[in-house]
Amino acid sequence: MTGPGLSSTSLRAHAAVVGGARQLSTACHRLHVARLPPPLFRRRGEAVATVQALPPNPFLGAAAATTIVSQAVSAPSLTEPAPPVPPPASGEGGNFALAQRLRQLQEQQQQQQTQTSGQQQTRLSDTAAVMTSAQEPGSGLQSAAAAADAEADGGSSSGSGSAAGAADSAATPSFCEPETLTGLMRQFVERQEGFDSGVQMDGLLAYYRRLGCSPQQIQAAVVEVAPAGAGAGASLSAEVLTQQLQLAAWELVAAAVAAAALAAYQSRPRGWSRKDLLEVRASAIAGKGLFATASIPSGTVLGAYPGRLRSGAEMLAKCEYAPMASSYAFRTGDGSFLDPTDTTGQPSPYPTPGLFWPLPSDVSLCFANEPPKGSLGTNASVEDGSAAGDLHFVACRDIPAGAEILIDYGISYDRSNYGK
Ligand SMILES: C[S@@+](CC[C@H](N)C(=O)[O-])C[C@H]1O[C@@H](n2cnc3c(N)ncnc32)[C@H](O)[C@@H]1O
Repeated sequence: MTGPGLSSTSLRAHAAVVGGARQLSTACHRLHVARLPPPLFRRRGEAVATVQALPPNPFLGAAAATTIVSQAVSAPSLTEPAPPVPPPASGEGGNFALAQRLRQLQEQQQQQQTQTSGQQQTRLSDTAAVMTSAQEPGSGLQSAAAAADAEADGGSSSGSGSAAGAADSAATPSFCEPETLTGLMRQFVERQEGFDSGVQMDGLLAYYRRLGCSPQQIQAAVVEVAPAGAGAGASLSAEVLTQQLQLAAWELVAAAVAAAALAAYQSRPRGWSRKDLLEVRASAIAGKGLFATASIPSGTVLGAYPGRLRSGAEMLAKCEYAPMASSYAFRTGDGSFLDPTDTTGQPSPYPTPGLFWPLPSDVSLCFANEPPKGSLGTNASVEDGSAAGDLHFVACRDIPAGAEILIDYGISYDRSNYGK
């Protein structure tokens, strides 16, 4: 009946949806609909209406039991006045015929009142089996009817149509009692390999309703078969709604935190240096300088220039209130600036302004001076790194231990304060 690969039982599917689980996706729902079995409970000429009139899957949402019962109740009941039903055509089976047959059996049972409770249980079990076999292609409805006939001592159904009609107004069938109805439902659920569509459960519940079971009886059975907590009804709906809202709120918080973290990371202070080869100390050229603590071969990358990346406009704005920042800001290859200073314009491991960043940056390279007049020139070059904003200092010749690292600031650097 079901397509290949559909091996879960209806109970599992039912549990998933009743629990308000989210696992029941729209795509999954479409899958169920696409794999609808032939109509289970078929009255001639209205089979499609019986099944498809129900919502595709009323199990969505938390108050599953209530929803299920309300859907089941919405189906027309055979215990209520109904138009005469023509007998099935030759060769056409159907669960409606089976229902009719079962009512006849029920009537006989009530009239004779000779059957023991054990016999009743056998009948109920067979009813469930009938329900089960109705799911199998080819073997279903007619075989089920035959089984019911055999149970009823050989088909006294002919001519009993009026008696069946009378049974509609009789007392509630015994199999609607809580224990037996629950047992039937559980058997049906557990036997159905590939029974993973809520639509089928709709049909099952509507079927019991048609047979005369009350909404309360059906609800009780559904609650019994459903997973723990499913019977909480409306209160469960509120509970699940609250949980989902809390989850959504946490997701929003997580998204906001992630966005803030990403923004902070992108604006983080950069910069590092070979601390094993370099140190900052007083310079004879000007203020502090950067010095080699060991022999450095040509080509050695000494580090990356420190600072936060700022646009030209941002840098100009900062220099309005922190003019010294311009002495340390280094222009990158893409026209932005690396600014290693705080709001006073002095080098800082935590350059400001900027988003909070807990890790200090290494600002050693910003203390490199230029070669004074008459010196041998630079011993390190400034090169773009592989990543945006990376400016690498690279030894352009062998540097002896103790030598000051000297670079060229470029032609646009303001040197008007030199020597003052
Ligand atoms: C990036 S800072 C270098 C670190 C600086 N010496 C310090 O103590 O902060 C650049 C500043 O250093 C000074 N400086 C660097 N090289 C110099 C040189 N060859 N002659 C005079 N001053 C220099 C200038 O004041 C310049 O604006």
